[in-house]
Amino acid sequence: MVLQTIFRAVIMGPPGSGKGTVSARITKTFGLKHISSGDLLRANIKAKTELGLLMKSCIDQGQLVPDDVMSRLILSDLKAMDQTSWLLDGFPRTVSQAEALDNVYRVDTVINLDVPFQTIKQRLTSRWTHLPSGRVYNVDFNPPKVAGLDDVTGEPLVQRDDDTPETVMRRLKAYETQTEPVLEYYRSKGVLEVFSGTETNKIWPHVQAFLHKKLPAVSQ
Ligand SMILES: Nc1nc2c(ncn2[C@@H]2O[C@H](COP(=O)(O)OP(=O)(O)O)[C@@H](O)[C@H]2O)c(=O)[nH]1
Ligand SMILES: Nc1ncnc2c1ncn2[C@@H]1O[C@H](COP(=O)(O)OP(=O)(O)O)[C@@H](O)[C@H]1O
Repeated sequence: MVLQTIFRAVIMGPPGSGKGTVSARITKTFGLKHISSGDLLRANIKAKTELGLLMKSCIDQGQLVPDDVMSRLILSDLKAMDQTSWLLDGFPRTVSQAEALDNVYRVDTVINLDVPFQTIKQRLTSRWTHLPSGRVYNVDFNPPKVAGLDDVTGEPLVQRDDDTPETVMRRLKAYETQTEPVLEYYRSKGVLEVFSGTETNKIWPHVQAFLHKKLPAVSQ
């Protein structure tokens, strides 16, 4: 698979809308590099970096980490990928972050997964995550081959500290007040593409067809 032009995309949607799940499919099908802000933060927490330790309480309380911290973290990662096509997942989450990104890169397309909150609440409390890779499973939707273990590495899966019902509610609130305005920001720039539904397997074919049109240079 060869990407002939640099393509820069963002995937948005409320917590639990399937961004990680759809990103894995996009990465596999289109070869974009997946950069997840949540995975980056959790890697910092696991490695007990100064930043990770400072941010953990914010994340566990379902609040967004400060814009300057987040923008610096992501933009420094992107710097090393100047000639790489990427898919940003979880960033930007505020208008200020979107502006910081805009100052450095032109975003070609923004995929928004529009999934109702009611659907999401059930999903997150039954999400199991392989922290080192960010792979996600779900008791009902995509259970691991062996209960409690990652399919690829056989390492243990965990439930995220912020996937408790109370914290999920706080994250949804933060999404409504801080992240929804980012959709308007991208809509006004003409790059927003909305995919509505309640099941990833029904949304995915539409995302795939859309990206096939957007990425004519991809040969498979
Ligand atoms: N029941 C159900 N669960 C899903 C579906 N799509 C994703 N999930 C699960 O829902 C949870 C949240 O998905 P994830 O991709 O992590 O969402 P993100 O928070 O937006 O990155 C995970 O446990 C997924 O395995 C779906 O269509 N149905
Ligand atoms: N761009 C961001 N800005 C601020 N905080 C962020 C950002 N990305 C991730 N976080 C923090 O990490 C947490 C987990 O993010 P993420 O893994 O993307 O979860 P989900 O998609 O399930 O909401 C967020 O609730 C927030 O505290």
